[in-house]
Amino acid sequence: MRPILWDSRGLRLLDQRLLPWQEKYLRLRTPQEVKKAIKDMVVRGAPAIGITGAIGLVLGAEKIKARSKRDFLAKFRRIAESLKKARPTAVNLSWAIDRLLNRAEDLNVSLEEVVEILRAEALKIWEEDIEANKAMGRFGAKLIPDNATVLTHCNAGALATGGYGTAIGVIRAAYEAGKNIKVLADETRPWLQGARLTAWELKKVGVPVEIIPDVAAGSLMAQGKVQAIVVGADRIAANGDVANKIGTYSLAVLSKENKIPFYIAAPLSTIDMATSSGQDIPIEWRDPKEVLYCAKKRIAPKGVSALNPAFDVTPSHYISAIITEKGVVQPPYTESLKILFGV
Ligand SMILES: CSC[C@H]1O[C@H](OP(=O)(O)O)[C@H](O)[C@@H]1O
Repeated sequence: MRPILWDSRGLRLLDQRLLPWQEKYLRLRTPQEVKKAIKDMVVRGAPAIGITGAIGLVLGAEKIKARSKRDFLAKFRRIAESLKKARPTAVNLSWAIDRLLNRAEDLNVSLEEVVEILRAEALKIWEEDIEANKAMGRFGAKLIPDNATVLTHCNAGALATGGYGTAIGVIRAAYEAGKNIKVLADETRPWLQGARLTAWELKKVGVPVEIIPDVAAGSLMAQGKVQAIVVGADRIAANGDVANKIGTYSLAVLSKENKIPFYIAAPLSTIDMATSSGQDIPIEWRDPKEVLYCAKKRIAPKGVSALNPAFDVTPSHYISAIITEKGVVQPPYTESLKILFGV
């Protein structure tokens, strides 16, 4: 399951809007096409859009005609700032783009060399993400009890990352370690990442999975049918508050009520120490049509609109632990994240 392909044939993205019905790759040639693909959720998931944004920036750098390094950097920065605007909540997009911006600015090399170095940096971001996913899997799998039913929300799998998964990476690692687990996947209205993407991924790797309506999660927890919850993240603030797919906050409150451990799995590239708390995380509001239509059919009466916040914020006191590639981070998060980042 590779959401992103980048080779001599250029950049191709698995069009996640068509899954599970059709596996089709779209070819993209310019940063403008990449920005639109991220905004339209051809590719989605915090690390995956960070990696794709970085590649889009390299595609732009390859086409810059510059009279000098200064001229190159001015044009490069404009492309970078435009790409950052594709989607506001996942910090990985700006993190990856800033990493290439910083790399370009600290280089005293020829223009030909700088593009090659940026290409290598984008690949490094991608490779690091896959390694981080697998490390998170190793650490997180230890938290999943044998014979557990694990609930997850949205899709934080190979399709949302460099190619293995954060929350789904923990689930895969627990399964591959021989634990007899099964998964309940929230369908995750309105975009249905759980029903369409998580179920598709877990079926492919053989992990037993059942889809549930988002609204069924609470009563299943109350009936003792869930032993752990693991979800991804789009941005983690310095105090441990977490922005993730809409519906995560409700799950977190219900997990506390039912005394079920609630884990976040996310790489360090999703932790934003410059954002002090969840109230400062920008939340993306998407087109109400995503709520009003399902499978291209209008499900609501004409003249009735909808609200479509794509993310919500879970306060850190609902979070049992944050699983990262450097280990499992325990509360109090303000202190433990400072230690993790050495600040
Ligand atoms: C591993 S990050 C996955 C994260 O991104 C998803 O949002 P979207 O599908 O809108 O990009 C969701 O919040 C997942 O937890």
